[in-house]
Amino acid sequence: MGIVDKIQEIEKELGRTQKNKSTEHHIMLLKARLAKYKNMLLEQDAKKGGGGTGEGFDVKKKGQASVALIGFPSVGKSSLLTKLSNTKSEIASYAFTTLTCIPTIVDIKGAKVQLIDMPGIIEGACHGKGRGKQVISAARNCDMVLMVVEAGSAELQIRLLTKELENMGIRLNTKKPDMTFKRIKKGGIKFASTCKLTHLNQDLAKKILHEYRVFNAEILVREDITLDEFLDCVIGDCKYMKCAYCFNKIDNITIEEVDRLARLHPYSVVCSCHWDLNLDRVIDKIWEVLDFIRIYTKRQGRNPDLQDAFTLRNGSTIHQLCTKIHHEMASKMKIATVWGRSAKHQPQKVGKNHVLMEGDVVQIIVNN
Ligand SMILES: Nc1nc2c(ncn2[C@@H]2O[C@H](COP(=O)(O)OP(=O)(O)OP(=O)(O)O)[C@@H](O)[C@H]2O)c(=O)[nH]1
Ligand SMILES: [K+]
Ligand SMILES: [Mg+2]
Repeated sequence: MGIVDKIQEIEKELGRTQKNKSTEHHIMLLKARLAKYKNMLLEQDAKKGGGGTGEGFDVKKKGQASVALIGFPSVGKSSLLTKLSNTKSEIASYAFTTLTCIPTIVDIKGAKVQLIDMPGIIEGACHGKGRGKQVISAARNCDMVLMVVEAGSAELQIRLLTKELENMGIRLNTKKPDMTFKRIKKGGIKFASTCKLTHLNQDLAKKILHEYRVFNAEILVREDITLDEFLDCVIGDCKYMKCAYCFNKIDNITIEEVDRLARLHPYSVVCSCHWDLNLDRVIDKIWEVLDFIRIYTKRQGRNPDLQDAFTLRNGSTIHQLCTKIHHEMASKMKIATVWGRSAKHQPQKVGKNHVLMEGDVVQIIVNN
């Protein structure tokens, strides 16, 4: 029996098994086994070269961030890219019009952001259907996903696509579970937690790890993680990505439905490429989800340079700004002066660990 068959069999059994107190343990072990086989499948493909990038999928990263447009065929990914940028990506009513990755650069609030149009993916993509695997691998290299779905069947499409991405180790809009997992040479499984755990205990952790043939490891869990999160850490190959949901073709649905979809998720945005409706909001949403801040710099005795901003992730420090300016700047810096929202008084003298905020102006003073 092949790995795919085994996966299907376990999935079937999971579907058959009723969830209750007495089957809880069994379900958890089945899930552990399932994750193991899925991981084996990915490794197998990676060896064959099927999991990596392929012809037309090697996109050179450009700009400060990259956004992967992911969706089923003919939902309007290429239409959207064409509307949002100067790049023309082929548009047609038949599925699989786009067969390679089409990158373009758009200017968002002064930052260069790379949008990548991708071929449509279909159910079973993660098992190698269509070019789904290559598409998802290419998406993994991006900074965020823009999931494009048809407004008429939004929830179903989101559910199916999320599952395809999950099967390829991509976790959307969730943060990395707070636990450490370290393999050691001997000593057995050492399990500790800093809080009350309601899904996991030492005994269960041991059993799961034995499934993976891990007999010696140190585990420290710092939050009440679920079994799935535990497995993600053990497999260790998950990518945690932000995702915005774009509901296209709202010209096909009622205004009540539009209103409902717009509120479905904090990262939702509704639009219509045909009616040119709300397209600027799609750009705003990408910016919001990327969570960037713009920082301006100033030379001594001069006005700040408000034309050219440095784009950094929210929460970045002076140190990170320095490395953006010049590779030696961080080591040369003596002190920095900050004007703006992050400064306690105007201006404030700060060190490298000072956390910046949107719109700050910074002057770096270097050692001579
Ligand atoms: N009604 C309506 N149709 C749209 C809208 N946007 C795109 N379409 C149509 O949907 C069809 C598919 O558009 P594409 O942009 O090729 O879709 P795609 O997602 O890139 O498709 P693939 O590359 O095949 O995966 C075309 O006939 C478009 O004209 C929209 O807002 N409303
Ligand atoms: K199409
Ligand atoms: Mg297309």
